[in-house]
Amino acid sequence: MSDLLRLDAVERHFDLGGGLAELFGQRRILHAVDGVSLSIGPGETFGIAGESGCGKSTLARLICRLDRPTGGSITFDGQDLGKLNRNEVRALYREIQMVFQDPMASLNPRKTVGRIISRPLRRQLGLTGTPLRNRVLAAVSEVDLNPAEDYIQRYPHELSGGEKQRVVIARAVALRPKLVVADEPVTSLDMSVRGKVLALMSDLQARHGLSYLFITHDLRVLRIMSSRAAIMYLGQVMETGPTAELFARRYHPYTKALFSAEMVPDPRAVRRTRGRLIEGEVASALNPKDACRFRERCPWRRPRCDAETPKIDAAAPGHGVACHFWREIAAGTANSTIKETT
Ligand SMILES: Nc1ncnc2c1ncn2[C@@H]1O[C@H](COP(=O)(O)OP(=O)(O)OP(=O)(O)O)[C@@H](O)[C@H]1O
Repeated sequence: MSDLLRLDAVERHFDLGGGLAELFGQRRILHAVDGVSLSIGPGETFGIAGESGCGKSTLARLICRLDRPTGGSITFDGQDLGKLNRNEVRALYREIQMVFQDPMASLNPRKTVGRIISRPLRRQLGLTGTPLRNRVLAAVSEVDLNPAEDYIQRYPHELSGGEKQRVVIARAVALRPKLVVADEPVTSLDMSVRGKVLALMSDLQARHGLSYLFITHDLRVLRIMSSRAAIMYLGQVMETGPTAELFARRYHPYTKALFSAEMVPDPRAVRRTRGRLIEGEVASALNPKDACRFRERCPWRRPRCDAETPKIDAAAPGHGVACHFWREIAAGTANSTIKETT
């Protein structure tokens, strides 16, 4: 299967200036995304999970060309996104669409649902008149907002949270894109409607052969929605592979810690629990040294972890684990007493 989307060693470093450190000739560079490689095939859902601040949204913005990487390359359907001109970027939005966490922030409060959904169809496909109206009605009906004639006349404030997110999804899917980047698409919704919106997204995928890049901090959602996934920590992929295998094996110590905090119904409780389960302070992605990002919280820390960043090729198929100790285990050279704790 050829890749629809491919990221090779993608970086997004933010230059935060020097502050006081500039007096000593230092600048503060935040490595929000650092050497991320991954690939997504047609019709596939690839999940990305990790704690707040690990770089998930920055990665989403890079893929949607809302921001530019400071290193590496992103290829979509054979095109290098870094080399597109303005017209090509515009055309790209026929193929890549986004669904963000907060539907209210994505919808213009002064426009009706009909106008919101018709805009990209007009601008991108040049539809007008009856064909446009029919396409808008079909898009609204497809996300189960019926009767569609009624919904197209409503304003966002007249809709529930779940209905608003359905409108966002209808607008994204109406163009029949190849890839939808969904950044925490159900996080802001009531528990009672989350499952229905996720089911809708799965239906739309089956119907139209969409690929999803699905970003979530909720591991239950990750498990339901994605066939392959990557676990990120401080801008880097720690572990990647088929989602079922990630859940079953949890090789990386960070994956183990993160997953052991799962299945807590209240997401705020997940955060609290996680805070206790993963010992130590979250390190910083500010001017990081060449070393494992997780080392300060890792029960397996060894000298090599302080001297070299463990790397994986997350774009390669199969299971990848960015951990020096894991490599030793796989090679059969790990200290046996520590091995028993894995
Ligand atoms: N424009 C920016 N300028 C400076 N730093 C930024 C910028 N955008 C993001 N960052 C930083 O990059 C890091 C990653 O942020 P990002 O929003 O991608 O994380 P996230 O995993 O999506 O977190 P959350 O789940 O809370 O949204 C954070 O430390 C954030 O403060």
